[in-house]
Amino acid sequence: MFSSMRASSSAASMARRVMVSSAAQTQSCRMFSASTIQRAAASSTSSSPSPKKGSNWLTVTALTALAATSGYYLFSPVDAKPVANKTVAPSTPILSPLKAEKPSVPSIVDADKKKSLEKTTVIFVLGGPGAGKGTQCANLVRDFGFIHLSAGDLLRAEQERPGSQYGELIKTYIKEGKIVPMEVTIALLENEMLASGQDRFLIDGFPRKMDQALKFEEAVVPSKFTLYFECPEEVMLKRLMKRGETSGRADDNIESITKRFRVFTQTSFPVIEHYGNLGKVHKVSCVDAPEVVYANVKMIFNELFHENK
Ligand SMILES: Nc1ncnc2c1ncn2[C@@H]1O[C@H](COP(=O)(O)OP(=O)(O)OP(=O)(O)O)[C@@H](O)[C@H]1O
Ligand SMILES: O=c1ccn([C@@H]2O[C@H](COP(=O)(O)O)[C@@H](O)[C@H]2O)c(=O)[nH]1
Repeated sequence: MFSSMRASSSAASMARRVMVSSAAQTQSCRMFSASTIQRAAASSTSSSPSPKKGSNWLTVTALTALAATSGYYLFSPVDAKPVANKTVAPSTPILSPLKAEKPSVPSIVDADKKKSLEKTTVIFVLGGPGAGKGTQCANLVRDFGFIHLSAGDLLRAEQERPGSQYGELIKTYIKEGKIVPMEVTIALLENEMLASGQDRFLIDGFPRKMDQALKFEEAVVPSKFTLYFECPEEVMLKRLMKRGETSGRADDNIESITKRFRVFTQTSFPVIEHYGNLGKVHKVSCVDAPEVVYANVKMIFNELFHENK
């Protein structure tokens, strides 16, 4: 059960300042071995009930088998099409098989990717389900020119993309409130970042797990800071149930919400604590009306980016 007391007390100890990361971008070869994908699939399912032998499990198995036979994968930015500040699913498979002779030798594509993401600013926007992350991101897009990438939206779009080999897997994970294997999510995010040609991103609802945070920062780009929207569970529950009346989301119902709260407390909140310990978290209470919340968010961004369009 999500403990807002735990969230509050831990978060209270988080430093409120931002450390602008001067760490060199340690882009490494972006190829994932069969064992990496296998481990990811295993760890993603290990904290949850074993997947039933159905399309979900078959898809994980297929992904693993494909990795085993072709050796490595390179995340491909092909055909991802950003439309204004919205994201749409790439129209080609997100994991392209690549015959790599030696995984330790970065490809030309890796070098190009590294260069194009060199000056990129990434802000992780985290908080419990229904805290209001998407609502506040829309304000920041309008006022500060960020590109908003919601990991959940990208996964839902990929789920709907005709011919997606991950559609069924994503569907099951979302309904169960479980965390989709990070290879899929990171590929979707990276594709969108590269295809946008922009350099300022709000990454909403990701990373949801420590290994995702570490892998993204190593393979894509380090985050500048995390914007954490703190909200008590009962407030989030009310908002999600209300949203569920019209959202059409398969996880805006009491069963899925309960599971999502549990995953947030047990698995995702430690990511916020991790960045808090590094002094890289800005916490904003999300309890008040949206405009009041945004006034606080805006103050932070005005200070950090010295601009107010
Ligand atoms: N400060 C607020 N006060 C009241 N309602 C809000 C507030 N912020 C957002 N909402 C409403 O609560 C619901 C959830 O907001 P939103 O979709 O922005 O949350 P989220 O954190 O992005 O959710 P999720 O994690 O499920 O994607 C929406 O219906 C939104 O209109
Ligand atoms: O990085 C991510 C983001 C999301 N998911 C899955 O999607 C749902 C919905 O996410 P929202 O942020 O609420 O839109 C989430 O419960 C996960 O099942 C994910 O796996 N990884």
